Amino acid sequence: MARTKAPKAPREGRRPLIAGNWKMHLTHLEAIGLVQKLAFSLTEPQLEAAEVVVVPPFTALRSVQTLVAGDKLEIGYGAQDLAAADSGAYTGDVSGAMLAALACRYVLVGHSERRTLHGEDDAVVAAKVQAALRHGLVPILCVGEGLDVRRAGTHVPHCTDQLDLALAGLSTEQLQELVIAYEPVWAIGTGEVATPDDAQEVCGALRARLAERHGPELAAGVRILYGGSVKAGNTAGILAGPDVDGALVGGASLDADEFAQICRTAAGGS
Ligand SMILES: O=C[C@H](O)COP(=O)(O)O
Repeated sequence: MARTKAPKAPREGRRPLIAGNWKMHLTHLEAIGLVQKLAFSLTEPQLEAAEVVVVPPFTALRSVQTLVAGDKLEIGYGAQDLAAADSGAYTGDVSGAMLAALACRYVLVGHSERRTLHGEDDAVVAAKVQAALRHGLVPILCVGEGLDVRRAGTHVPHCTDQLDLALAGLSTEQLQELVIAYEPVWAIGTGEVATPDDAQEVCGALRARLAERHGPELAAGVRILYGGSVKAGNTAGILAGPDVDGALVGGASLDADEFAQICRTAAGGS
């Protein structure tokens, strides 16, 4: 792919989205510091051009909410997971209603670390997508292949199958705000980033599948992110793909300067 600069204008009206998944890092106090630094580093036009979202651990959500609301920050936030059930005897789980009460807009669903470390299969992921929608949360649905699947060359059907299974039974109406994250598992936390062509290949296939199932209008509006070792230095190349609308950033989102640079690049600056 020859283009290396991210486009200045959002493609087909899709505003780029950069989401920082902090995973199991940072106390609520450290979270406040990071969000403050981030807000200080980004200008208003940048925050308008690209949507910036942080995804802290549950324990920091209330602090982030208070800071964002109190200082009227143009930074969004979401949770890393939610329960499929709405309430009940589910020790350790957090419901969609609880996240909605914290004014979370987004929730990650089906992250590969949930799928592998917590045994979440496609049925659980589908139930969680439905739970998110029931509570007015926007699911960031994660799909992606492991190294074995990539080596076998079946990564595209693998990801489109994950998409189909996660969205089974949902109407086009329910999917208006859906966000998808393509995260090749072999690129997560490894420093091994997919090439821009790799990212575009799968993101394009996911959009084509959405168009097949839910029509071109819905497909054209859904934002599809790439995740896996995204850093300031590789963001422009990754975002050059016409179907790559942003990034789900893990490790690099813990460093305010690095994450701010990723956001600036997505906003079309340098
Ligand atoms: O949710 C984020 C992804 O798992 C990517 O993580 P990473 O940027 O540390 O590779």
